[in-house]
Amino acid sequence: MKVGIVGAGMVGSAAGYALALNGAASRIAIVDRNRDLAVAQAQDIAHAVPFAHAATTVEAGDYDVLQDAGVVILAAGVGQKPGESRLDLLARNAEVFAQVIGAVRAAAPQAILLVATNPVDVMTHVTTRLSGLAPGRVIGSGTILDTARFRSLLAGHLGLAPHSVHGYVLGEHGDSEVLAWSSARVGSEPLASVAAQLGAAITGEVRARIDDGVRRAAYRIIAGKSATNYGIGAGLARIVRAIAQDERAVLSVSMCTDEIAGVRDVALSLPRVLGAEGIGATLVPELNPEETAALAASAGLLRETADALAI
Ligand SMILES: NC(=O)C1=CN([C@@H]2O[C@H](COP(=O)(O)OP(=O)(O)OC[C@H]3O[C@@H](n4cnc5c(N)ncnc54)[C@H](O)[C@@H]3O)[C@@H](O)[C@H]2O)C=CC1
Ligand SMILES: CC(=O)C(=O)O
Repeated sequence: MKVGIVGAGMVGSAAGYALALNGAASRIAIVDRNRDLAVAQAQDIAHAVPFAHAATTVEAGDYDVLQDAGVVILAAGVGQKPGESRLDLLARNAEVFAQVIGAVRAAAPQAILLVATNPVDVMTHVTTRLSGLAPGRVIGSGTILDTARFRSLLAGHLGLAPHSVHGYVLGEHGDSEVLAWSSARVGSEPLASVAAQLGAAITGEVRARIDDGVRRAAYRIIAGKSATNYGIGAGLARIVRAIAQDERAVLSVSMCTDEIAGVRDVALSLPRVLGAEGIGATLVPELNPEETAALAASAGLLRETADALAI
């Protein structure tokens, strides 16, 4: 499958690199308003291909280079500076998408759109409206990254591989996100039972440390290197693989949702089934009352933010 990337900065280039390594794309086409940057990133990524499993071709150009793409990743726009939240970026990035989405749709009308630009949930809502596509064909990377951070930190505490730790982060990809502790499992066993067997109890202190590690990760990494890119690049490549290989994989991603926790018409992350047609189904998780209230608050915040943009 051909994959387009609009926005050749830290996130777009990391996604292209991860795609070249995971082999999910047969062709990668990169567009940026800074054409020289797009060309340079395409060349650099192409030079990784001889070390990868598949002979992916990588090119750059104007929007017409996206023709025949099955998925277009949207990573154009500004990122957070130290002290800014993701929601602070909305007005600037909504303006960028007002320029980008029409051009992408004209060049690749059949493509599924995969949004990375922040605030990713509201930008997913904006993209759904601007594109006119069905909600399941506009996917926000949402909490795929936060879920990876959650699993990684829990696995570190337990001394296990993150692949064996199952648990989702729900709601906003941002400050109001909800770590679904009550449904977290290791293998097929409840988290608390495994933690007790391993002598690594999930105390209040451990829970608070992991919550902070997930919720504040972006702020810490941005303070150290001005951006985050490798985690999200790998997450975007994982989503593309699920689509390209029609996997029906369950991943926590964002999409416009009719109703959740009493909030109507809001884009946010839940575990969703991903395959060739985009998002095929949503799995509404069982949550405890505290988590349900937190999800309602997160959804309400995102709905209010979308209201402010009149979407
Ligand atoms: N969803 C997630 O989990 C994550 C999202 N992000 C978000 O991804 C976005 C991109 O971040 P970075 O790559 O670090 O930024 P960056 O500044 O490195 O790259 C952004 C690129 O967008 C391009 N661009 C801006 N306006 C454009 C337009 N109208 N048309 C075409 N290209 C345009 C710029 O030339 C630049 O190359 C930010 O909004 C950031 O917050 C970042 C990390 C994780
Ligand atoms: C920047 C961002 O959204 C993240 O790393 O989570």
